[in-house]
This record gives sequence, C-alpha cells and structure tokens, in this order.
Amino acid sequence: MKYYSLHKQSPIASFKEATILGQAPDKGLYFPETIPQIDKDLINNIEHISNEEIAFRVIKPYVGNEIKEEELMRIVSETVNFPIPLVPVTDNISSLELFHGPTLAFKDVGARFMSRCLGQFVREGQATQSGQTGKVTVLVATSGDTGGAVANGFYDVEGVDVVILYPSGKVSSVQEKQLTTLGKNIHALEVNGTFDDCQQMVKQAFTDAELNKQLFLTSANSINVARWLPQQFYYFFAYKQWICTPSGVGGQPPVICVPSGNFGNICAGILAHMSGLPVQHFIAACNANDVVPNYMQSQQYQPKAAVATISNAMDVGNPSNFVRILELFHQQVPQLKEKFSSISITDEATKQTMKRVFDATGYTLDPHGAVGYLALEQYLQQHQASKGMFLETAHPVKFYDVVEPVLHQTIPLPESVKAIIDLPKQSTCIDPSFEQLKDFLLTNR
Ligand SMILES: N[C@@H](CCOP(=O)(O)O)C(=O)O
Repeated sequence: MKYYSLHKQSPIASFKEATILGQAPDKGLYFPETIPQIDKDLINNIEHISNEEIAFRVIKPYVGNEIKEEELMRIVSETVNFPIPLVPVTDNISSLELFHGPTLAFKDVGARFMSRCLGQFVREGQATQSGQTGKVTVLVATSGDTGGAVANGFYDVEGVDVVILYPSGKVSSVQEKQLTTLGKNIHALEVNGTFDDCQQMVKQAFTDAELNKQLFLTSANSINVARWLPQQFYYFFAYKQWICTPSGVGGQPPVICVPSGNFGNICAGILAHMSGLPVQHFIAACNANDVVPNYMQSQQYQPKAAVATISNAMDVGNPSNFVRILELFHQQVPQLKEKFSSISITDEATKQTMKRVFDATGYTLDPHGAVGYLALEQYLQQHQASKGMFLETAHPVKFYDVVEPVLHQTIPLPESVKAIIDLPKQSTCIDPSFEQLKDFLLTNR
C-alpha cells in the first residue's frame, strides 16, 4: 500500500514513512492509494473469527510487508486485548462500548496500535535521520481523550518522547490526571487556549525547518495513518455481534452513529464500509461545534473557534479528518449525503438524554454517548424501519462531575482511576504561541 498526501505536493509514502512522518511535508494528510476489498469470507463467517484475526486481516493490506506477519499479529493482539461489547439499550438502539481499555476511551485502540508500530520502527533504527538525537518526539493535541491514551500507549517506550498539548481548564479532571501524572517520557503542556490552538501549533511544528533539523517529530493524532486506520477494527467487531442480535439477525445492516470531534473515528468507519463492511448509514453526532452539520446543509466548510461543552472531547472547531471523508466520496456531495448525515445536539438536550435513558433503561451514558444516542434516536424517528448503534466512546466516570449531578447517582471509580486521582499534576503552562512550543521542544530535547 502506498499513501498520497491530500495536498498532492509531496512524494508518495509507504506505511512506515507515513507513520514516521505523521503529516506529509506539504501539510496534507496521508490517504491510501486504493481501498482494499475485504475477503467476503471475513464478512460471511465473521461470527466464527476471533477479534485478533479480524484486526489482522483488516490492517494487513494497509501495512503490506513493512512489519513481519508474526510481529503484526502480536501488535494487533495487544491492541485489541480488552472487551468491546455491543450492548442493547432499547429495542432499536445498541451501544458499542469502546471504553473497556486502559484509559477508558476508544482512543486506546489507535494509540496502542500506533505506539507499537512506531516502537518497532524506532528499534529497527528507521525513524531517525543524521543530525538528530536518535529519539522520536511524538507531538499530540488533545481535547481530552487522545492525550491519556497516547500517554498510556507510549509510556516508557524506549527512544520515544511524548509531548501532549491540551487546552487549560477544558478537559475533565480524570482526563487531565491521565495525561499529566505519568512522568518519565510523557510531558504535558497546558495551553491557555482551545483544542484548535493546540492542533494548529502541533501542525506548525511539523513544518518548521529548524525544529525538524534538530528533532524527529511525528504526530499521534488521527492525522497519523497508524492512529487512524486501526479504528476500523471495532466496526467489524460491532458487526460480528450485530448479526447475532434480534436487530441484525434478518441481515439488515445497522445505522451507526458516531460522536464526532476530529472525525477520525467516523472516517475509519466509512473506510471499513467502503472495504465491504455492511452499514446502512452513518451519522456524525456533534455537540455545539457544528461545522460539519452546517456543511451538510450549506456545502460551505467554515471552521470556527471551538466552544466549550460538556462533551469536551468533541470541542473541535476545525476537524482534521473531514477532508478524508470528502476524499472517500471523491468530493461528491450527493453520494456523501446518501451515506452520511450530521446532527448537532445542545448541552441541555445531552443532559436530558442522560437522565431519560437512565430512568427508562438503567443505562448510564457519558455526555459523548448521550450526544450519539440522541442523534441516532432522532434519525430513527425519521427512518422507522431501521435500527442502529451508537459508539459509547468513553466511560461515564471520565465525566463524573457532569454525570453524577444529572443522574443523582455516584459512579464507582475503576481501579485505573483510583490509582491516579490523587497524584500531583505535572504540566508546563504556555500561551497558544508556536514560539513557546518551539522553545519548550528545543530546551527539553
Ligand atoms: N477528540 C480528540 C481530539 C483529537 O482527536 P484525534 O482523534 O485526532 O486524536 C481528543 O479527545 O483529544
């Protein structure tokens, strides 16, 4: 598999090159030259195939021979070694629980896969250039969940330093502890700005000649193909379970609703579908950050400053991966509209949904899941013959300060949260200034 830059001004890259670079030199996102078609046997017999094998067969065409088969099998096995259950919530809505990994969010899948691939390339000595320190510096911007997952995935990985930028005061207290308490090779920069400022500073770093002469920088956001592509796995795991539920047993493919911020997750789902995974329709559920819902109405893509909401991991005003979605549909809006809708949900409606669903079913939604649930419910009201699932992208405990007062319930702390909740935060405060990021990187290399 080869990857081209969506800006079409950079040389074609291999999986290894695209992983190591993160973003193409012309600032474009890498995109696969072809969309591999999944062997029909995988879909037809999926309920008899292990998650490890599904993941291996899905990712293998994207990796090619750049990682040995037995090594790739080890990487995918370690990536998906926790449960990803599909849980029925009502007669026509199920929840794909993606929060059973180490940092309690869907980002664990991509972060674990990418950290292991990059670790392998570093060990092989292929991730350094002359004049640099021999270390790779992973830069990542987070609105909440990516930071913790990347910190956990890369913690103590030899030859890799991680620098996480997060918007001060705009992530939950559990998310902040996850990304600021590990120490060792993990450094947190608390930026006095928004997620978009953080993302912009990170992207600028990849194009700064002086920085790139002295440091080997890469990205662990979903702009990196090794973070983005493995997110396809759980759409296949969802389908494997879906066909065994009353909703899927007649062969009707699901509507899938994805709480969306940077749009890497839903973009991976659409890619899986285009490779052959049966899906009826995709819904991108957004909070008040409604750039994509607006685009679907007006066909005008107008990024705007992110606004803070209770589903903070989706507080993104300029989603990086929407360009990949347009590319998947060859920039054809009618085809896009047939398969993809986007709905914006307010904070008030999010809270009401959390309460209503808990009272009616006993199911605890986190604020992101509640946005997904409500958007799906609204869609199904207009499409009564359909049934679907939403992705429950994070554990409600990550947002206990929002969830507990709404439900009037206490959410028990899992061991992984108990272990960090009282640890001191270690972070460096900076302004949303590229020069300050650059100083930090050059001083701390
Ligand atoms: N929602 C994200 C924002 C970054 O998204 P990514 O998938 O590109 O890493 C977060 O939680 O940080």
